[in-house]
Amino acid sequence: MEIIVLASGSPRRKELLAKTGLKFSVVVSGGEEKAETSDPAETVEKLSLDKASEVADLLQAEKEPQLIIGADTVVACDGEILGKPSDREDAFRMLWKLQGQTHQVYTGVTLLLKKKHTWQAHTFSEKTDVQFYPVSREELLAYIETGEPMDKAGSYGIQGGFGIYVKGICGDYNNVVGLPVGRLVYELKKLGIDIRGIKK
Ligand SMILES: Cc1cn([C@H]2C[C@H](O)[C@@H](COP(=O)(O)OP(=O)(O)OP(=O)(O)O)O2)c(=O)[nH]c1=O
Repeated sequence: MEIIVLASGSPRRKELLAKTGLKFSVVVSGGEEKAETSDPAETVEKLSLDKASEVADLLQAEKEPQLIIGADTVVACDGEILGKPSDREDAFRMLWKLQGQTHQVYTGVTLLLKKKHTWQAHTFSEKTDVQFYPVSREELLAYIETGEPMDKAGSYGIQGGFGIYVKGICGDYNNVVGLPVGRLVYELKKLGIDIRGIKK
């Protein structure tokens, strides 16, 4: 067990956190994702806290870790919060809504820091605007056929096959892919943690 644990099964988050050069272990929280709010920022912040806290409970007997990182991503469009699709029809419904429009991607992050044997939570969220060109029914169906939408918020991967329909983006690209690493490093700095001091 490393002193840093990423509480996420997302391969994208693992890749993005690895860019910092930090060494970390991955422990996945298996719990149900539920947030009783219609505000996307509040939603992802709460879910990121739930994921990090669940992993803290799982690892309570371990001396390490000292820092647990949880994250959650949703898409917000016209007042609706879009998570992962339940099936292909749901994926089509989401993509049909998103094509030709601008929507927001929110990722919430919780840093759980161990201070004198108790966990202190530091939670924040980041928003990125994404605009898509109009996309036809046939193009959407062909994309859904690839299976790529099924494990992604809003049913698309900007880093994958749906990237060809992006007209513009305002904000952090990494935030759309699932982890705003720039903000994460900045927030750690604000907490007095310089990643250069803990890389090895
Ligand atoms: C919008 C968008 C989302 N996504 C992904 C990021 C997240 O992995 C996923 C949203 O689901 P999440 O529930 O945030 O995360 P997860 O289930 O993949 O992993 P875990 O709960 O274990 O942390 O959608 C992309 O990869 N590309 C995109 O363009």
